[in-house]
Amino acid sequence: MFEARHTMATTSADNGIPQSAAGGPPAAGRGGDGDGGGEWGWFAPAGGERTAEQSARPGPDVGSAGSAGSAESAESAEPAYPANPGYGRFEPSRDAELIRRTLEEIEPISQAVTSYFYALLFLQHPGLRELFPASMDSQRDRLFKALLTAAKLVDERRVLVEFLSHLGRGHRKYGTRPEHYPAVGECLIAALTRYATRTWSAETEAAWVRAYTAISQIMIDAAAEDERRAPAWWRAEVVAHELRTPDIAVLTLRPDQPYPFRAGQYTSIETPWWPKVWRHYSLACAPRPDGLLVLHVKVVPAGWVSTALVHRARPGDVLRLGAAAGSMAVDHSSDAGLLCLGGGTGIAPVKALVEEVARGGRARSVEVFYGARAGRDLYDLEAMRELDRRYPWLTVRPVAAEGPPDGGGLTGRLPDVVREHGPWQGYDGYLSGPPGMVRSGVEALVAAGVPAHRIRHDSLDALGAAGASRD
Ligand SMILES: NC(=O)C1=CN([C@@H]2O[C@H](COP(=O)(O)OP(=O)(O)OC[C@H]3O[C@@H](n4cnc5c(N)ncnc54)[C@H](O)[C@@H]3O)[C@@H](O)[C@H]2O)C=CC1
Repeated sequence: MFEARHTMATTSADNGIPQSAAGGPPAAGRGGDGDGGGEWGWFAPAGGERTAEQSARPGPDVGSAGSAGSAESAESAEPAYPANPGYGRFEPSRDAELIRRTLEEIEPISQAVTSYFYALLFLQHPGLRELFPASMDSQRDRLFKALLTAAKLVDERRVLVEFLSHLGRGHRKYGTRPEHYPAVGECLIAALTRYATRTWSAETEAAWVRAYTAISQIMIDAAAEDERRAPAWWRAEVVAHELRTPDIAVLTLRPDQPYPFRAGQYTSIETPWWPKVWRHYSLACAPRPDGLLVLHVKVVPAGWVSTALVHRARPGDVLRLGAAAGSMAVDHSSDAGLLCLGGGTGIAPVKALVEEVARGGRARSVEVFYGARAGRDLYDLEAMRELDRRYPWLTVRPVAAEGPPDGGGLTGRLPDVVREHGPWQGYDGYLSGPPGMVRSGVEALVAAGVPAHRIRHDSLDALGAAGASRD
């Protein structure tokens, strides 16, 4: 039914998924380590967003970093869907309608559909099981989310291609090969045939086959193109590990080969203790001459990877890194000041942005609001204050919800405090932190005069829907 081709397609140069700063669909930026927001794999073994339900029960934590789509996505040409000789060209509007009907029908029974899909996949293709982590807990729901996302986007070619290209590149670290896609497609169709009995028809099946063929081809092409210029993963040795609070550690890593990224992006990490379980973490530094990388990791309750990184990892341990992603990067085409909100460990990518501006040599005003619940939770405040003293263009304001931090600062919730210090016309907004903070922070910035299209953050979709935690 499905064939895997190896062709090159036009792909975006951006690693992130475009998603609007105002929280729209991946049309303007996404965030979410989420490995995704992170990554919403069709059959991605790990990483990716975690549902609220998953967050509430013991299981792997999910990094949140989806990179938010910024308005900076650099795609110029409209990529075309690949033609499929067997089923004709994908017909977005009609096919989208049929696909949406199927999705509506299976939404209430998505758990059953997902379970059936995986049972069939591993029964018919046992060799694929080894691509997945031992526990499939974190995998549940992710397929359905990916389906929903792709289905919602079938009429938006540019966004869909960008989303899927990112997904295809991200799947390289899982060991996904082109020949795996037809197996997944066949089991997907089999699961839909079984459960979407009310809406299923020959026409609907043909629409799904066309859609899946197009989707998988875009992912395969993006992976093939990426393979020519980057490894599927990097090994990185922990060279320093500093416990800053009982549940937050700062790790310094040395990759085994140059690791390309931009300040504000995130990486995905697999530890030796939880094979095939990948989580997203924002990088807390700009690219450095010595090639070292810095991460800030906070333990997520019952989070496997975050607990291992904070309480188990030691210098000498070797982690695996996926490619950097995310588009919460400094917009160098703008002369505007940077207004940065970093909540909790969300200060990590903000610090990276400050370092990049410092190295850029072009003085731009940078205003950082660094928030936490209590002053003692501002684990990186001394370092941020040191940057404030060094750079005249930088102002760092510590903010604690429960009372002013030691050494001076502001009291309140981060978005409220920032709004009170406005107006902020003439600034670009950069936000990083818990989904609720990002959401109300965007509202506060817009109310304080920052145009919505000048605001960047990781995907609200991913951060919110997934209850994502980057840590
Ligand atoms: N790129 C990104 O967006 C990144 C996001 N994160 C996320 O940041 C979070 C950090 O967690 P913690 O350190 O425990 O932060 P936290 O829960 O201590 O909150 C940090 C700040 O956000 C504010 N805040 C929290 N919830 C809010 C809400 N609903 N509305 C308005 N303000 C709110 C708090 O007042 C505080 O100032 C994690 O969820 C992590 O996944 C971490 C790194 C990067």
